[in-house]
Amino acid sequence: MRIEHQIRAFEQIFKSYDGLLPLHRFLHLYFKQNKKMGSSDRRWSSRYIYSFFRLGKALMKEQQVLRLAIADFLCNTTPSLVVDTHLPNLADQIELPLKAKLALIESAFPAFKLSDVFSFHQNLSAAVEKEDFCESFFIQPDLFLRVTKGHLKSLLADLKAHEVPVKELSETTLMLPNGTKLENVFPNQKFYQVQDLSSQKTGLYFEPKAYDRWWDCCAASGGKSLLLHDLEPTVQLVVSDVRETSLNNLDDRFHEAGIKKYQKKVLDLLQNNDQDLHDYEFDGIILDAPCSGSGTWGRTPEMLYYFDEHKITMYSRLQRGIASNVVKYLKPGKPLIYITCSVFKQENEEAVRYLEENFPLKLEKMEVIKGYKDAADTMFVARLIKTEPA
Ligand SMILES: C[S@@+](CC[C@H](N)C(=O)[O-])C[C@H]1O[C@@H](n2cnc3c(N)ncnc32)[C@H](O)[C@@H]1O
Repeated sequence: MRIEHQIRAFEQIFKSYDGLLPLHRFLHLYFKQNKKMGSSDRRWSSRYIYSFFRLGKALMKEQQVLRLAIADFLCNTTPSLVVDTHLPNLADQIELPLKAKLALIESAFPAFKLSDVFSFHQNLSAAVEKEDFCESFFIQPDLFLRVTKGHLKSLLADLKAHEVPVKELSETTLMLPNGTKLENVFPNQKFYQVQDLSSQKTGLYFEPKAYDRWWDCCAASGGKSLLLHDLEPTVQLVVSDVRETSLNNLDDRFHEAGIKKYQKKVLDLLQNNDQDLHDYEFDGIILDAPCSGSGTWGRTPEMLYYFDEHKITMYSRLQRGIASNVVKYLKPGKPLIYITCSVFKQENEEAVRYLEENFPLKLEKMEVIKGYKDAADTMFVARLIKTEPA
């Protein structure tokens, strides 16, 4: 009986969900509207629906409940009724490492292809190792903190007091299990930012100089600006975004970080903004472009199922459009830092080629930051230098 109840709950959620809202927000609303679901129902439904989407488009011809059992087997190391019932021969092997479990599934289901998990693989940037990348979807990424210099010890002490298993990656980076309730551990202090490991690594490309003037042109709530400020606190910052609400969050985060002097502008960078910007010249521009987010789908696996491939071209146009309106405000000899959280070549290396071919920019270095090897997001970063006028 309990298994039927669990499957019914999963099927109801799957039927009601259309991929438009992020799954975590949808589930929050769904559970609010379905108050009769107890905490155990909510826990199992969340585990099942997340595991189900992590299977992407693999074994699409199999029955849904069998696909759910396979997904749950691959994503978890603790028993479940769906695996016990629908994969009875494999159930006692659920604790095995992922690679061993994948081999078991491949031999039990010859139609299983790992590459079907991420069905957009023909669009991948060349540097991405397809097999490792596809495997990474069965493991939920971790939570990363960027710690203000000098505060690591006190943060570690608080985490240990709350028995949070924490890994020290560097003197400014901590790795915690996903879902850690930070507000319980640190009720009063903010000597850290939640920032993915790969996003932290993009900072290695900034190389700001003292008293430089920089523009974070797609700043949202300011993740990259805060990183830039920590690297060089004397940098004079201009931040902009098309969404005013994001910039309001930026104000709060800057306030908490003690940053008082900065200029903020609401700008649509697909338009001509000369009226606002005609006398501006920057020593560095961060273009953290709107993108497919395909490097972050380990956190939002519903996208493996619902993403429409045509959108890659849409994002690519948006990125090129924005770039063409910002390069003119960069001083010659200075860097444009182009960043995406995408694994698609069209948004990454091909965007860089477009920038080099159409603007006075020369590529200095670029990299796919392979978060899929570190239980983190995968990102792309390029540093292009504006050439002197002929
Ligand atoms: C990847 S997010 C930026 C994340 C941010 N830099 C951070 O580190 O948290 C891309 C941002 O581009 C903004 N954006 C999208 N279209 C835009 C446009 N036409 N003009 C300006 N900003 C735009 C979005 O509102 C979004 O906040």
